[in-house]
Amino acid sequence: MWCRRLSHLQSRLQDLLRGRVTCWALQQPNFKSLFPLAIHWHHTASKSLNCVWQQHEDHFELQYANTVMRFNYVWLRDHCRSASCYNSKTHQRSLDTASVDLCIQPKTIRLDETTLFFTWPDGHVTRYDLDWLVKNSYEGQKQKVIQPRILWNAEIYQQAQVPSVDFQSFLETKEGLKNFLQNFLLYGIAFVENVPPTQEHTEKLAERISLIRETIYGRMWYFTSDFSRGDTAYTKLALDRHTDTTYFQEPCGIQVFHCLKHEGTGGRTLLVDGFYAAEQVLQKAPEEFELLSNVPLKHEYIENVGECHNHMIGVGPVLNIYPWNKELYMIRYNNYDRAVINTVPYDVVHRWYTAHRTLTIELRKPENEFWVKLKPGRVLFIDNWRVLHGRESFTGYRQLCGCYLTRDDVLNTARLLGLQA
Ligand SMILES: C[N+](C)(C)CCCC[C@H](N)C(=O)O
Ligand SMILES: O=C(O)CCC(=O)C(=O)O
Ligand SMILES: [Fe+2]
Repeated sequence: MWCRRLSHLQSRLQDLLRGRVTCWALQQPNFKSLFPLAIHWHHTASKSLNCVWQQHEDHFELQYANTVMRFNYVWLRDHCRSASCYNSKTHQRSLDTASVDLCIQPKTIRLDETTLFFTWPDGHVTRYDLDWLVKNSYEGQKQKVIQPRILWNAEIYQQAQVPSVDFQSFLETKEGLKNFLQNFLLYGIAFVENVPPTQEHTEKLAERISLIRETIYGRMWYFTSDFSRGDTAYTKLALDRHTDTTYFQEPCGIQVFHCLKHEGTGGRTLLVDGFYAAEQVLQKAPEEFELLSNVPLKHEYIENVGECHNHMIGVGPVLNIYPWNKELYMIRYNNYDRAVINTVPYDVVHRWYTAHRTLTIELRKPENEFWVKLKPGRVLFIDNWRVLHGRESFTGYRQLCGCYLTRDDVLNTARLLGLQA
């Protein structure tokens, strides 16, 4: 049955049902189709509230705040926020979802002001505020992004004149930290200036926003071109753009770089916004974007140097998107560490290489490259799920220190400062 809340019309309900009254609602084009014969009307005090709902056999349909929403009844029972179903102190569900009849239907549905009341067959009452439902519905989420971002090429980034944050203000003020994180979330890179060029101070910075993610490279790492590890990073060679630790099931979320010393030439750092490049692929060849986001691949790290013995394998597509809103959240791109492709059927392999080429062409466009020379005192944070890094070959002695951060903890800090993350 359809129910419509029109406060000033309730007294004329009978007339209305007999078709004798015209009112503003009837002038709306689809109004008539909303009226099967058996109708339940409910009073509302608010005239401005424009809410229509219908109780279907297997779901509840709600139109409110310009959104058409459909709710499953098990879902509506499961998300009950009553004291016996949900602990509002711990924000945890107490209800045992497995005890809910999968064919449950409400006995009655009633709207009072802005609250919907569902009475279930056992008499239990669940209440939902209309705004809560809009905010938490699939249809509401679908229109939103989880993480607002500004995609960039070199020109966009340079024109934005994103300010760096000073070491002192980063460590000691909430504003400094918040500005830094806001820029980091928007652009996927951010700098802190005037940092004493030591590993200890770099560690302090990292700890201000996150837990440090310890990996096979250690907690804080410190590296030169001594080939102490079985990886090209530990040489003087150029490194093409890539994301790190693609061979982890969960690649490291953030990378921190601090160049402590360089006596020589070259060694500039290359940064490329992987999401900007992926967006170009989506515009130019959506089917290739889709392939890159659907085809899972392995990346692999095999090391047998000195005491270091490691074999890591990570599986996942190059582009990772949220299925409900198609938002990109992670790019895994490392041509050095990509393993043998044996997870892709013969007839898809060639199309995958074509799509990978399209993405690579975008990633390699000079206008998408942002080059920067890291210097002692200037610490760079990179979103390793979004921005690719690389480096120019170099001569001389070069010392880099840094660490990886756990993504969850960086986002946690950002949310606690009121940022959307
Ligand atoms: C940063 N640090 C020198 C510790 C690690 C280098 C890891 C390099 C690896 N090929 C990758 O891309 O994951
Ligand atoms: O040496 C550099 O600038 C970066 C090397 C690199 O890609 C890494 O350590 O992850
Ligand atoms: Fe790297």
